[in-house]
Amino acid sequence: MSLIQLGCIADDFTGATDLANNLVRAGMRVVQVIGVPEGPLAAEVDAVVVALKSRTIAPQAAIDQSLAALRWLQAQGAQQIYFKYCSTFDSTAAGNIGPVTEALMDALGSDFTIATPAFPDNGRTVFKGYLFVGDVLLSESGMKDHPLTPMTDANLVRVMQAQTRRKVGLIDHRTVAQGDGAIRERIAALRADGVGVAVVDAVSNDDLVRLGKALAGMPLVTAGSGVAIGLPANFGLAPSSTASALPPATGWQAVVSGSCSVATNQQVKAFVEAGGPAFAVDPLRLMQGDDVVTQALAWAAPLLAQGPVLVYSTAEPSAVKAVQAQLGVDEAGAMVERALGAIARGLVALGVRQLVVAGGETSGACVQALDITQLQIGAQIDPGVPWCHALSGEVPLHVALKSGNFGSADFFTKAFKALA
Ligand SMILES: Nc1ncnc2c1ncn2[C@@H]1O[C@H](COP(=O)(O)OP(=O)(O)OP(=O)(O)O)[C@@H](O)[C@H]1O
Ligand SMILES: O=C(O)[C@@H](O)C(=O)CO
Repeated sequence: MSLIQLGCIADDFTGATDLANNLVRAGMRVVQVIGVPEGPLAAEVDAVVVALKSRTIAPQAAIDQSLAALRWLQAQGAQQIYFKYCSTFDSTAAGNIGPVTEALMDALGSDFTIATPAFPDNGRTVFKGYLFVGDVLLSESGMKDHPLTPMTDANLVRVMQAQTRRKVGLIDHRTVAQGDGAIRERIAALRADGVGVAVVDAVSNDDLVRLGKALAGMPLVTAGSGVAIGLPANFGLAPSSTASALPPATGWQAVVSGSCSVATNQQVKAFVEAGGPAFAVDPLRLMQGDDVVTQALAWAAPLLAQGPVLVYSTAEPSAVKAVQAQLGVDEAGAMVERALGAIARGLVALGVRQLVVAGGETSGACVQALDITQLQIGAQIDPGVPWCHALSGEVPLHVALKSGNFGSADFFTKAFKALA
């Protein structure tokens, strides 16, 4: 068994492929595993991303799963641990970013780590501790209406401080602009001041590369996927395209979308307006016990030979709120996820071999329903979204797990063109 350099724990499945994508592009050989594997890793790689579905579960469950992932990664020789959360810092009021960070620090015997969701390639920048999504503050972005993790405060020092007992500080843009030496000095000063977690400003990839250098040797890094662009160099690795080759794609094409984020709403709209065949899953019909899964599959079966089909529950915030008022937030989410997972499984049984899934929780449900345990990371379709190759049981499958707010408006057609 070869030893890995970087061991990563991602709190959702799309986030995991996003991170793996940035590591691959920066020169690391990466494998993404779904959940904590039972045995040692067979493949020879530089980094492993353990994909959990821990973003919105109870904090103690998220801690337990993350610690189990940590123990497994340590057993594979990981020299540095990377806790990946969302570039929009998605968390419930109770956590889980703070509690998991704290538990990982305790387990690693580490008294200091950083926190930054900055991902400039996707418009996520942190300035004076405030997170911007595109041109607006996080709290003014579509994230304020997220079905599970509405984000109403853009000040990450405040958000993080509310989730952890450790003192939270800031490494601001002036320090980051001065390079890794200045960042290290600031870290030393913050540590001396009793700060355990520092939010870090970053508004460009250059900032992230400077930050990456300063993080060499830090036992735990917590971040979105952006920081990953600067870490492989610390292990002597350089960007290469060879790490991303996948086997040729076969079979029919489909999209399953349970994301209600702004970008996904636009992508669904663009696909439908371009005449793409689309089936809407109505949560209220699911609640009434209608067999929507069978109906969706019966609808899709005769269409697959003609090109990609879309099955979606994606809806605007007002419609999502109306459903949640009737079902409760958790039950609405879980019920839709179960249905979309079963539809993904049914589509693969019908011969779909190229599957795009939109939404982190939705991807978790679909990947689990398809019994996928490991993903090989391929080329990027749009920033943060690569094609991946997996086995669903014995069936080889190309999957792209699209984070809710990632991808251009034509993503649902562009993705398949990229595989052709
Ligand atoms: N029409 C709907 N009404 C209520 N809830 C819905 C509806 N459609 C989907 N959901 C639920 O909303 C949640 C969407 O979360 P998901 O993580 O899949 O998407 P996202 O948040 O946009 O993606 P990401 O986490 O990658 O940013 C899921 O739990 C899903 O089941
Ligand atoms: O960081 C992001 O925005 C994504 O990888 C993600 O985690 C969405 O769920």
